[in-house]
Amino acid sequence: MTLTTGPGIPGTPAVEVRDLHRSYGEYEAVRGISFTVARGELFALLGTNGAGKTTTLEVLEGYRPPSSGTVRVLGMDPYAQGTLVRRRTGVMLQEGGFFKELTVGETVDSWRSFLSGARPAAEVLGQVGLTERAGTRVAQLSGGERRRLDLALAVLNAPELLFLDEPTTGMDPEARRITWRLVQDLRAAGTTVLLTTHYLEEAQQLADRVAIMDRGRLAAVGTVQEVLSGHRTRITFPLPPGLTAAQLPTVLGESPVVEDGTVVYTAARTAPALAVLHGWAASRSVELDGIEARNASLEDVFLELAHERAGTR
Ligand SMILES: Nc1ncnc2c1ncn2[C@@H]1O[C@H](COP(=O)(O)OP(=O)(O)OP(=O)(O)O)[C@@H](O)[C@H]1O
Repeated sequence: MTLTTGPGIPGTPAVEVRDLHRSYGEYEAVRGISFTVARGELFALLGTNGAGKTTTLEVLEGYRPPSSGTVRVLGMDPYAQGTLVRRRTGVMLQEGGFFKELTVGETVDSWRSFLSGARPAAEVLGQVGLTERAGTRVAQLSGGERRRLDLALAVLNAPELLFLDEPTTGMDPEARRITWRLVQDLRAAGTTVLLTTHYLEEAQQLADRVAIMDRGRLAAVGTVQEVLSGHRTRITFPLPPGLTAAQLPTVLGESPVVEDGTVVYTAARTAPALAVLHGWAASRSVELDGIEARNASLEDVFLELAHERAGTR
């Protein structure tokens, strides 16, 4: 019997991380993180510079053992069972080690020779939009094209689980779109994808769930919506002429802050807050010109983390 697994369906998760710690000498880069990635899920690991994302990925890829805690990849220990794990996973590192004198086609062919059951070179190059560059030397590729070659090599063995470390760094918007489409196609075909990125829009576009790392710990895990819930909408408008901050109303129990002539309310419930403000303005014949309500974004969550960090320095 074949067991089907996927998000929400019971089965061995593609990735399980339990209380992972990883140190470099005295310095603890990863400080006790836990999360799971379900089969078929696209999971994005986000974080500030030096948060520990690459270290976490390297432990999952079997390049480093945990200092403590456990990780399981497709139910296996990636450090102890590296060969078995690598057969079923694909890895796109931040810096691919290419022979720059080989052409794109020769590079793919040489990698194919190490793999049993590798996909045809033409198929993979077509998938990443590099067909036209097959005869070009790697040294002559742009940074974005090199990333796509990295990606081609990572999917050569038709992996069940794909690790992508900052897959679109250095790509122009067109190349980024090609990569997003490819990642979405792979996911639609059932591949589990764990990626790290600095582009919050990338996570928002692609990921079923995200985890935000900060200084070796997980600050949040969940769908983008879950991560943003609890972060309030910002309602702003220029302070109307002739009014002082003290004359502004409280809205659903919240007093405003006035920053550089802009009134800022943060609201848990947007529509009722706007209704209160408009009612107050109408009763006083005040015009709320330029009023804007903006939902919290992942960027706001990052700014809050940076703010907290500055406060704990
Ligand atoms: N080989 C190493 N030896 C010593 N310290 C290291 C090593 N690799 C990483 N670190 C340190 O561990 C911390 C986490 O690094 P890591 O590369 O995992 O972060 P990251 O979240 O991937 O960062 P970035 O977004 O900048 O790539 C950093 O402070 C880094 O300087």
